[in-house]
Amino acid sequence: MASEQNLTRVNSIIIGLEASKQVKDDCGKHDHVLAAEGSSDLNICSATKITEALNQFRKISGKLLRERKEKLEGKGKFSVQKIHVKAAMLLKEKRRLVNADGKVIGAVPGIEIGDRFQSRAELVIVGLHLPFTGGIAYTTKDQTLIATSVVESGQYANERRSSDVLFYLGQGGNPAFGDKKPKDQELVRGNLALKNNMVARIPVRVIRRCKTSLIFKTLGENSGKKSEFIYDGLYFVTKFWQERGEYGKLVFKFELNRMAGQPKLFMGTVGSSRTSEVRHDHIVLDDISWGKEKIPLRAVNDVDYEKPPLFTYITKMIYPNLHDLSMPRGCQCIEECSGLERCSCAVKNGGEIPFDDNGLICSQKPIVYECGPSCKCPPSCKNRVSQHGVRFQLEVFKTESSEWGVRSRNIIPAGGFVGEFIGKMLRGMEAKELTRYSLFFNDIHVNPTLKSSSSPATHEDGFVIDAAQSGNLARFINHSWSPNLYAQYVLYDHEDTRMPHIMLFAAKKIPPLQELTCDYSNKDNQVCDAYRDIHKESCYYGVRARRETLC
Ligand SMILES: C[S@@+](CC[C@H](N)C(=O)[O-])C[C@H]1O[C@@H](n2cnc3c(N)ncnc32)[C@H](O)[C@@H]1O
Repeated sequence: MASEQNLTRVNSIIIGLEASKQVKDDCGKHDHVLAAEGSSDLNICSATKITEALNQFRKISGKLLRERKEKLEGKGKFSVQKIHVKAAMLLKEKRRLVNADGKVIGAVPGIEIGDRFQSRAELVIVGLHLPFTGGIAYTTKDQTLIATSVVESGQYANERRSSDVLFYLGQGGNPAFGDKKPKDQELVRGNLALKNNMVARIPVRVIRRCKTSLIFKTLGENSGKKSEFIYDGLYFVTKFWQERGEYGKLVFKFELNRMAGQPKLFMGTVGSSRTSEVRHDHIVLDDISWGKEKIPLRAVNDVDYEKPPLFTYITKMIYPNLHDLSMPRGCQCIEECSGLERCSCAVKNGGEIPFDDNGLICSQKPIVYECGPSCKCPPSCKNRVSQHGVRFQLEVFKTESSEWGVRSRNIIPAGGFVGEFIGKMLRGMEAKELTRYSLFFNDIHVNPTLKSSSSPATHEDGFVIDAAQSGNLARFINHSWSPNLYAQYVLYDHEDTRMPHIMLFAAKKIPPLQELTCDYSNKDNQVCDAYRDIHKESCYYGVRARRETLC
């Protein structure tokens, strides 16, 4: 039985590696080649590029913002928008922008309806809408101007008739925006482009700005009400006309109708108000990590407004009775490690670095060996991914069943690192009671002696991570039979393979606000099944599932 399971797993790892190599090779191709080939990899590759570009942008603009604040020493004002533009330009120079020439008409590969962005600059970075300020983006196709996207910013007299119908105000002639005196709008530039879309029946992307009560502290900004930009999908221009605008001058109005068959965009209030309000998230706690994670992890409860139960938030495993953990011999690489050179960590990983340049895990292995504190390589080494803490805007939220769960406000690409299951590591014998926050593991991968054991093992044979009193965000992750996360055993700061770090990675691309789930059942593991039979509850946390897609 055990050897059959092993064989299946080995096969799936090999298949996974092959798939990963193929997708990686294809990612080197240009998007338009993949599109022409009708490749399903296009979205995976594009989503990866988008996440990478956004991460770079947030890093650069965060640094520029901090520098500017330090320079001003809290006195004087500065324009965040200008800093965003500067960061975007730096990325443009490095050719890291997606759809940089703005030629994509229709959906941008890798971006899905409901994807959220924190600023206008981020829309530029991901190629959704190229002008930093203008509402209508357009390009030239067969010598005709064609609109590619519009932003419904809430600043102008646009009107929502329903969630599917938008009356969009044309551009130009507005005294508040550059021109000194109001004047009639002309059928040129964006206005002409929208008319051409109507004639040629070419759809245009619509992005909606929404006020939220989100708290973005990641860039060192003050908390409070913010705007988000949400991709709403494709619309057809069905009508246009002229009317008198608020300054008494002629303006163009365009009727935009949402293309049928697209997923609905979830927004609470959609009305005629100038700025739509997204579903009101009732934030009950700004940061459940109390400043211990780099990004605040808020708790949202729209069900009964209660706070999550108290526990001690920790960011490192506690090993109370295990003093004999020895540090591994680290690699001697002076530069970044690579699978091609003689990096001892890469050798332990079968001669490869299991992460790609975007920090996405590329292969599923019994154990991944990351570089660690005893390695000579720099902290930025590509083989250190899961030891740097939370990277996505994760939040705890009250689910409909009134239990707490976890979700992300960002897209998480397949293979993205989500978090470690952290708690107190106990020998199984010491764990008198398993609670709903106990994870126990005793896997044949990491404990070969179990292979020969005839009786089903219990948690006492292995180790338990107890997150009841002290733990991190992962203690709130719920079970699903079709999970979007999987657990990968990782070693980097000790070499005891019996108690690896339990690192959770995205098994597939996860859209914003989708609940993050693991398969607790640990199908391959008799230990968990045996425990469930006794306790009639799948409340323990034996996490293992397979990757569906690879980076
Ligand atoms: C690790 S905790 C997850 C966080 C938990 N929901 C909470 O509110 O603290 C595990 C417990 O959550 C509950 N749970 C997890 N997945 C569930 C699911 N799919 N349906 C119902 N309850 C679930 C079970 O009670 C389980 O014992």
